[in-house]
Amino acid sequence: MTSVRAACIQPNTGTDWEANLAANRPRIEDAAKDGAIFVQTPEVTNFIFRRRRDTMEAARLEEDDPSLAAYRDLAAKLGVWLNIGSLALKTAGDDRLVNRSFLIAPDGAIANRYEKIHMFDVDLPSGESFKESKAYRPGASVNVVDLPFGRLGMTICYDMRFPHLYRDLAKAGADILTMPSAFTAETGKAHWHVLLRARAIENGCFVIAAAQTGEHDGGRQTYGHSLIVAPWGEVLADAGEEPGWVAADLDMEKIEKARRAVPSLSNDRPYDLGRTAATQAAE
Ligand SMILES: O=C(O)CNC(=O)[C@H](CS)NC(=O)CCC(=O)C(=O)O
Repeated sequence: MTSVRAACIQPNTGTDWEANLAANRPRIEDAAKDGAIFVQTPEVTNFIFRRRRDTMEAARLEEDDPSLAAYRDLAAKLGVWLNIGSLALKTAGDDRLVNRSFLIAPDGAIANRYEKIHMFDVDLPSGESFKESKAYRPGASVNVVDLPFGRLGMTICYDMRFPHLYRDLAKAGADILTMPSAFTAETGKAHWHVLLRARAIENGCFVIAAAQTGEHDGGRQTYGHSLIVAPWGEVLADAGEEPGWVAADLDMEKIEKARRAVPSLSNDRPYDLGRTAATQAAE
């Protein structure tokens, strides 16, 4: 049985990248001490500002981002796979930022990158509004990456509302789907657990979703509840609302078991949209 201990780091990220790093370092060290070999931080691990202008000012190019360099050193020191859920980064040739996720290998090398595809451009019932695409250039590609214990599909936050993305990753052989997030408290209450459990169940995959929690700069509230979900839908870990970390053992055989019990991935079929069966019969 291949069992993999995975952890989610749950911070209350502020505006100071150094303070954010200092808060996360002992959590990552403790998770590694606890046996985790895959550790994930949430979306925008480097800093969270309410005002777009401040985020744009603080962001650096990937090669100049001091927190990325520090997390690479930490991964190498601890010998863990470290998934930095995302960093807000400048990018050459565009005024906008990128919301980019990193997979750092146990030797500190960058093993994979992903840029958030779906932009959170919404006006919430509470009156709060987000226009992520004003600050960020959306990504346009996704991949799977092979780790010693399984195949990983990396996404970010709002992506979780687009189920076809995960179906594509599962068809490409993904075993583990990652959805590091900075979910709003309002939408989190209504949708967080059900969306993450649905993505796990419908694809027969583990879901790992580290989340931001608490009140951030300018009063923005995130939902917390970093979650690790098994392919049959059980919640293996839920970090609640306090900053901290959680871990769970992923028994990789559960993937095959869930897919054997309900083979919806392989029962998937093509169909015509817009023609009724009766219309087809008359043709
Ligand atoms: O703005 C930044 O600094 C980084 N980006 C985020 O925090 C993003 C866009 S505002 N948050 C989400 O996608 C929340 C999605 C969500 O809450 C939902 O789908 O309900």
